[in-house]
Amino acid sequence: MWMYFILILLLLLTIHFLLNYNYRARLLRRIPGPRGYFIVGNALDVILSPAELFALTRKNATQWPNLNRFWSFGIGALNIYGPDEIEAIISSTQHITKSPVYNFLSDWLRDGLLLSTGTKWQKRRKILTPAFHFNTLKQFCVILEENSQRFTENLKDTEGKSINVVPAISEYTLHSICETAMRTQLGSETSEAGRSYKNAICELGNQFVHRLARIPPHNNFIYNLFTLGKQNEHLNIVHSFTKRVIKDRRQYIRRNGGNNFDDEKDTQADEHSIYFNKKKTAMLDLLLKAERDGLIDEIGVQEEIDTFMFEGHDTTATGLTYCIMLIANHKSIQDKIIEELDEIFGESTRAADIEDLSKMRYLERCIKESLRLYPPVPSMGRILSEEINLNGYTVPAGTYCHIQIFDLHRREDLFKDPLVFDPDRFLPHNTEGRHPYAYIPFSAGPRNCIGQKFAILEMKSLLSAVLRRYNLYPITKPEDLKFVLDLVLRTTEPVHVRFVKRNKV
Ligand code: HEM
Repeated sequence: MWMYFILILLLLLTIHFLLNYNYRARLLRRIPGPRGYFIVGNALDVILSPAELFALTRKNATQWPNLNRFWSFGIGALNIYGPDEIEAIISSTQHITKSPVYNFLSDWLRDGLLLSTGTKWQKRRKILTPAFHFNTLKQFCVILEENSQRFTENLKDTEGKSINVVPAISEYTLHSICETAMRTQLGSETSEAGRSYKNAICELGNQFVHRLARIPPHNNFIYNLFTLGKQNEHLNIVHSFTKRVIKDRRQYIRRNGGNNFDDEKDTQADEHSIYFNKKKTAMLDLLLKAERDGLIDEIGVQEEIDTFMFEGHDTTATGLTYCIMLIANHKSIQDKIIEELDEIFGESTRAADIEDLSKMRYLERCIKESLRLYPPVPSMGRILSEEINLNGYTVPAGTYCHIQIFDLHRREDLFKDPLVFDPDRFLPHNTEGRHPYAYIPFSAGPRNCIGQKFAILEMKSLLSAVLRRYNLYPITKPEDLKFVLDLVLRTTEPVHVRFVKRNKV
């Protein structure tokens, strides 16, 4: 009996020693962080609800300066919120591989721009960069304005009442990215496929959140068993839709002589096709041209369209939600935005064009300040490809580095009175001397957000369309918000605002 006990004890001690005293573990344990336990290290610390996990990450960021460490079963992870430490990682072309947290998305987005790495990522980035050049954005602006006008039309039905802005805004951004990336209208009377696609995207998003917060369904195979293949069902809908859109477009180009990527004759496209073109399509055509030139294959085209549909809608919807909530809660700031809009448009009700949007300097500062306080992507992850030195500590290769944008943006030493919503922080003279990595809502360095100009344009388009017609009144207050751990910054409760028609319109 005693013999067994001693043997088991020896076995446990050996496991503990092997897991927690190897070269990597010794290096990582020098970095400050929560105390680890016998064998399991910090594993028990994270068995929490998504809201508790979010709160714990914030608490740890106030306890240890610049970075803290998590260690468990051979996995080393750092939470990093010091601007120098962040710069060392994201400005480098070495550490461009994403952390394994992103693997939940791999069945859907595969090797699209967000998840790919190495030369594949470099090639794709080169192909897609022109999709966000000024002339392309100018075309997108027309589509965004049409959608923004539709959004304000729909507000009529709920005028004066408290509404949860999250679903309405998500619908707006999903339609906008779909119409700009694929020139495909979702949910129109003729497009049953479009409606199913939209629902499947929402379901995949929900499932992602579900998996992120729970340990057992992390493995794709096990998760599918648990959910009786529900995820695969949604993936099939999404992939068949994007496949069909691409096929239709390819056929259209072939019918028109094989070289009509940017041809304005698109107006004659078959209206019964799910690829319903009125104007040229920059992003998809760009990819098909690259395919013709042998730079990307058929699967690659689809991976990118799937990636842009995902990255391009939830992020901007989140940014818009908090910005609307903040503007509703700050009457004097709202009045200043309206003054700027009145100066640009006077009594006119015409749609804004790209020049109008570029004149909205104060609105842009409000958006930037809102993205500081509520960064839609609150954290992002890399895996170190080689050993580096951070804050005087040697960090071994293979460590997951989670850049905590949320904590960085709320550092008192970088932003005085960090919880105050003050758009003037972004006046040129107030940004002088600020650390270049103090403000990174769109990340920075080689893997920064490719869609950031599009995002700002979209946010300006919707906010200006709304504020030209409505005054916003607060229901949800900043202090009511309780966040959860997720890919984008979500709250436990809906975000409510009241829209009341302005007298002049
Ligand atoms: C307010 C809105 C947005 C915010 C805050 C945002 C933020 C970010 C951040 C922080 C990253 C880096 C992620 C990481 O390294 O893991 C990123 C990457 C990316 N974003 Fe955005 N994004 C926004 C809108 C958009 C839009 C509208 C698009 C597409 C039209 C887009 C497409 C992408 C893509 C494809 C990447 C991956 C880039 C690469 O790795 O080369 N994003 N975004």
